[in-house]
Amino acid sequence: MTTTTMQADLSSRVPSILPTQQGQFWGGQWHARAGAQMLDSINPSTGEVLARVQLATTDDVDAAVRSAREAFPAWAATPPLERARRLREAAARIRANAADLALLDAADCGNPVKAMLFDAEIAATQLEFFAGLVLEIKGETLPTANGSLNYTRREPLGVVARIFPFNHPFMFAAGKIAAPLAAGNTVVIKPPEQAPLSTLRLMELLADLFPPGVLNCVVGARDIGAALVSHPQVAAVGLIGSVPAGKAVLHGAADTMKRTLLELGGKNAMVIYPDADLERAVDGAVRGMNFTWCGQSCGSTSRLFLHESVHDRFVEQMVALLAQRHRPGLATHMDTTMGALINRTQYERSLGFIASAREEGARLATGGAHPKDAALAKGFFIEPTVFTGVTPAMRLAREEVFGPVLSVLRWSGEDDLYSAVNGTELGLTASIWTRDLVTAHRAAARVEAGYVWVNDCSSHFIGAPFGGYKQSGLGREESKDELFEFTQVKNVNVSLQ
Ligand SMILES: NC(=O)C1=CN([C@@H]2O[C@H](COP(=O)(O)OP(=O)(O)OC[C@H]3O[C@@H](n4cnc5c(N)ncnc54)[C@H](O)[C@@H]3O)[C@@H](O)[C@H]2O)C=CC1
Ligand SMILES: O=Cc1ccc(S(=O)(=O)O)cc1
Repeated sequence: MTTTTMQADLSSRVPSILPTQQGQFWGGQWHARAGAQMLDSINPSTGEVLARVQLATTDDVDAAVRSAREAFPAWAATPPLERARRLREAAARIRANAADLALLDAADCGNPVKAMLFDAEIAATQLEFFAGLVLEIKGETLPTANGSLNYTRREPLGVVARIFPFNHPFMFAAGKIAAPLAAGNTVVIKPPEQAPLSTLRLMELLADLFPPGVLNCVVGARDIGAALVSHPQVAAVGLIGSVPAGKAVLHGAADTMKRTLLELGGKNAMVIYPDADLERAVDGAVRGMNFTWCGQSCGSTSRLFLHESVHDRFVEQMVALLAQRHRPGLATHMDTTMGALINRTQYERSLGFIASAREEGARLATGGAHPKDAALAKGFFIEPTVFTGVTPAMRLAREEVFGPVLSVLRWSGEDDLYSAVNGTELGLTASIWTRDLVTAHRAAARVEAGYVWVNDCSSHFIGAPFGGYKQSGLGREESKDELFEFTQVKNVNVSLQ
């Protein structure tokens, strides 16, 4: 290894930034169990065990929920601006530790360290955003026939469970506590079993910031998630995850009639019209796939619909840009622009999609295999992959890969285009590229998706409601809507006679 690469690869620093606490966090304390079942957290870039953490039991879930329930009345009664102050302090602590948190996530989830710096910043911004909204948790007065005073109050729900996936572990851990806590709920979070370390570090950083029981964490897989969902003292569940997990949460929440907020998968379309600014659109097609995190993003525009008049030129330019911009590398290396898939299962799943696309007659334009670089041999790497000649009936066009595989579909008429674009049960994001304003608004109205970009892609805008149509989810996040998801409305009528 040369001196330059040694300096740029930060892997030697990782052991010094691992969380030091073991066990679950509730009631303001760590609870380690002798003989607890352990979870190996694997570094996706190397396939090696990075750390071993204790798995929660259902008794831990029960204890964490009970402590959250006990802490609820006092937290709900805490003055809103005091709740906001603590959320802002959480944001400040995150910013002060951003570089280490980004490196920890890179080592644990395989996304490039440089990109993960944005995740820490986004989480801090979300905490500040919801801190700024606490005085918006207000009601209205209504006119009545008899002149009584009729008003509404927005009250917190109680204990909120937040369950999230591995693609942005820290951003979700820190960002998704903000809305429920701001609204006066207490929270139990469950990090992804594939990458739990940055959440444990977050708990260490915030352990003394909230009163005991306000913020709690249990580590485990879907059984622990399911135990949270069915717990009678959990009032609401916010899940970010797959469609099957969303359905399981709906079933599990039914018995106790819990509020659910579901941010699920996507098989999102990008549509290129013949009049699009091709250079910008090519850049957009590459960005929209989020190759940086191997396409592992619910918002990835993984179905690219190219008008036949621009198809060949577009593909040629996009493949060239992709080769220039994204080459898989160690996630802990500062120069890396594309990391590793989270684990062997997801790696093999993506390779399975690549094999089925070939079998179904799609043409491989680039990628399709593990990179040849010997330093990457043991990691879960796949080259950025593009298939052309994909048709709506192919498995690759229908199912979410959650991997670095882009499908290119050719279109000529708008009616057929939108029946293909909307011919899926998912509807999270969509991206439209045209210079014509009328076309742009017509297309935005026609796509069945909850978050639409025109001449843009990928970006999230704090304050703008993010969420899915159809089976991509229920409810909206990253906005006032997310705050209100964790409140309930009470109407009060005061007789003035
Ligand atoms: N809409 C959005 O904002 C986002 C959605 N996702 C979706 O997440 C998925 C990728 O993550 P995966 O790990 O494959 O998802 P997953 O659904 O298997 O797991 C996500 C989380 O849910 C938990 N979980 C799984 N089954 C559960 C159950 N029955 N009850 C309670 N908890 C359960 C897991 O332990 C994990 O913490 C993709 O489908 C992706 O589109 C990812 C990022 C953002
Ligand atoms: O800004 C919030 C944000 C950014 C990215 C994603 S994902 O990559 O689509 O999961 C989610 C939220």
